[in-house]
Amino acid sequence: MFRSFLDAILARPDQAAVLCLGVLTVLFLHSHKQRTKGKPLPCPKGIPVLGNALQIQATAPWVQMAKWGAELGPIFRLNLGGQTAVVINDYRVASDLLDRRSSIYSDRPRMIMTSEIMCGGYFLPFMRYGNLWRKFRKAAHEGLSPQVAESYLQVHEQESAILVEALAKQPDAWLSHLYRAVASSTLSVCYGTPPIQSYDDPVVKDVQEFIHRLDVASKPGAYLVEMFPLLNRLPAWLAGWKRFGQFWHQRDTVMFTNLYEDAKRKSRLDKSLYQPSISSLLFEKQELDDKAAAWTLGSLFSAGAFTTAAIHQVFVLAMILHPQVMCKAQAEIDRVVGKNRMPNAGDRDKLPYIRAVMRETIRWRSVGPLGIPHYLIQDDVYEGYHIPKNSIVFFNEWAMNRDTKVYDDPENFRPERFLDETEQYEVIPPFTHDEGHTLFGYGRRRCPGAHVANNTILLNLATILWAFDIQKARDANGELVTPDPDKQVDEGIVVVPADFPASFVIRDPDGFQRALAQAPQSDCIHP
Ligand code: HEM
Repeated sequence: MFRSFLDAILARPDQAAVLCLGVLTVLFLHSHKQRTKGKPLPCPKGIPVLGNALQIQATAPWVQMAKWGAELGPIFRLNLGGQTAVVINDYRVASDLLDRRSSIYSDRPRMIMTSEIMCGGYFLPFMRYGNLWRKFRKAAHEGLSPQVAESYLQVHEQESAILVEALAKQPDAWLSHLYRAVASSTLSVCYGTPPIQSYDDPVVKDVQEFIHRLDVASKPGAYLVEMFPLLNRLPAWLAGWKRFGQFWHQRDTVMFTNLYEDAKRKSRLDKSLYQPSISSLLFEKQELDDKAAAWTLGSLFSAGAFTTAAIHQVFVLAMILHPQVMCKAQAEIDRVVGKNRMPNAGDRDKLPYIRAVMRETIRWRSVGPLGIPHYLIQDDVYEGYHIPKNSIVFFNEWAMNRDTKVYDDPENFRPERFLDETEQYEVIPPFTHDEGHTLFGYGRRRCPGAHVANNTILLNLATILWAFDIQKARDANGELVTPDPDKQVDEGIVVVPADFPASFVIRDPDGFQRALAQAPQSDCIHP
């Protein structure tokens, strides 16, 4: 029978082609129906046309999204004047969609002013999902993989030693010392540079201003062109905002190119200056042209330095407010490391309580409460709900970190929640990438710098606790100042605690001097 069917097809190929086309159309329509069937996600009641657009609070929208989630469920939608935004408040749902269905959830929403004009489409965190992103991402991954991250440990150890020395000399300037240390080690990882001397280093200032410009420009409503993309067709001479964006794109390209060329020149001139870094890998591989290489490194440095530093700031806040946790952490360090040397990378596995303090710091006050939004490129159905193509997808890290199904008493700072009863073994909630949080995001867009960030943070936290008691500082009247943990400054994607004073008191001056004498040396001069 099969034979006669085949003969019939061979005899009339035109009819066979029509038949195949028909079958394919039916299959396509069926799969499309499968993907689009399902009920709409729940949505808070809005107003006609604008939907929920005017209901989104300008400050801390993640808190309001958590409240909506409590009424509507772990995943719901918002109508932002016709644009669908999906909000996920639950680790499991986020992982189901953003990790497991990463092939369709890994785009970014279009950002005309920031991504396309100010960055010329070259800023990796805002890039659309496609070939250019794949090239940049590959380079980032090669320079930041868990194995390669181990080759930067010496840089982190050296920076931790410089940090505590600076804190001992100028404890009042603790915040700029923290930011200097993190900026410096991120610069070394990216460009192979020696430690920078102060947080006022011109390179750091330029990159900080670049990030600030992006933050301001990406605030909702900052540029009408985001709502009315047709405006992008205006010539630059008629659109001041376009000239502004193009001007900064050129300036920032020059800035990132100079950094890249400088690293290239130095490593060629003097091999003794060579340090493992992402730039050295890029020179070796030659897979990216100079502009792409310069922007890849610039993207990595700007995405990594300030986020990592923000976590250190939360840590200082947590230690001031929870001295009993600090004492317990110091007892572990004294047991494992002793008084006469500083902690080093080899101690990481022997410090379960310090690792729990780090996780709890990240969970307790999320520095990236809404992460960077993803964008769905295909209709999807999840647990009976239809999620339309072209939805912007937010994961609400702030809400997930406070989910009472996962964490009891979430407002409390309690590192023990990440340990078993012996306090030797880790207990990590499911769907959190073995981290106990999902601060580094999801799927194919997950932060490529997570391993480097974890190493930097763990070594700095352990070294600071080894060296100092962190305490409340006194104000001008001699009164102890208790910082408010709920006062925060929203800097766009990153949220940091509002400024507060802190006091760093050396625990053991003799041991400190002995350890400093053995620490990896640098000729860094402190501010
Ligand atoms: C504690 C510090 C850090 C935090 C909280 C953080 C957080 C994030 C988050 C939430 C994302 C978006 C993930 C997603 O869309 O699902 C991201 C992306 C990214 N991060 Fe990090 N990050 C940190 C450190 C670093 C470091 C040290 C580097 C590099 C040296 C880095 C480079 C990047 C880059 C290039 C992206 C864009 C990836 C892409 O869009 O494909 N980050 N990061």
